[in-house]
Amino acid sequence: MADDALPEELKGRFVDEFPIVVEGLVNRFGTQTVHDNLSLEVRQGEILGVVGGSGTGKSVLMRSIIGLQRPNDGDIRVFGKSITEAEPDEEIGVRSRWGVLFQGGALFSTLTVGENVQVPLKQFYPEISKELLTDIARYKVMLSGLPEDAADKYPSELSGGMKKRAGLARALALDPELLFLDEPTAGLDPIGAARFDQLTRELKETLGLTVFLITHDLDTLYEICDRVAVLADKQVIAVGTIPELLETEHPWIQEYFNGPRGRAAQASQKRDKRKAATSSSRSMDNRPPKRA
Ligand SMILES: Nc1ncnc2c1ncn2[C@@H]1O[C@H](COP(=O)(O)OP(=O)(O)OP(=O)(O)O)[C@@H](O)[C@H]1O
Repeated sequence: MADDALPEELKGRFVDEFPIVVEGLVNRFGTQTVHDNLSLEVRQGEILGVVGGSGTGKSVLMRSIIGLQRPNDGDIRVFGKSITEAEPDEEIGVRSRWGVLFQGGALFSTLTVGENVQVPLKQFYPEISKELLTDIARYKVMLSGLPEDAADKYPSELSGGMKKRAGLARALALDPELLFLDEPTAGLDPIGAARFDQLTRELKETLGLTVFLITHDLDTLYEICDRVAVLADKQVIAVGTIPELLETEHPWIQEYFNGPRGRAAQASQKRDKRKAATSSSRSMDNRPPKRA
């Protein structure tokens, strides 16, 4: 629901509760319609997984929300500000409140990791001194789980997993409230992917982020997503927790979550939960007796 349609006293609350609101989105490329009347609300503080078959328009949706793709129709509001009405470069006070990790990291190859992280800082805060820029960039590099000396390396000197973390460091440069991640675990080995998931969850919790996460990775969905939005038939056909989605009868959803890979991810999550429960009950058993 657009904020404008709400009574005055509810507007602020709605914006606080749903930092991203997409209504009636239409995106076309020539004769191809990618989105047709697509709507979605992202809740404050959640990790929303966005899934759908290849070419269903997940990246186009993300690009529309961050103003890189001008939709043919519809309304997109971020923190209550209309992205669709704004000019691409217009200062509307929200662009510095989000960070984006594009597919593949999208780092500038001629800049070091530290310099890459400084790019958004220089853009939004040109007055910051060189020394402070260097310090902030190093802090963001470490926050993303990279060693401090990675700040001085060029993207070509990094592994695939390190590049993702460097892209994440740049996405975190401006202390964003919203984090957009486009297939962050694609191309990572399972251990690297699990570590990246863990990092995303920790950052979300410690920094209070709201995360819009496009993924094909079922383990990521099970492990860290609070809700999942499913794109199919040019729209968001369902949004909810995985158990809620499993109750819907849409064939794509059933095939996706109940296919062999979906069942494996489900089983692995159950195993992890059992392990966590066993180790926590063991650690309770090992507690020193309470003093009288
Ligand atoms: N700039 C563009 N010009 C023309 N067509 C485009 C453009 N950007 C995207 N498309 C088309 O829009 C459709 C959706 O693309 P998008 O990249 O959003 O898919 P996706 O769901 O993210 O796919 P994947 O899971 O494979 O990454 C595709 O058919 C794509 O070819």
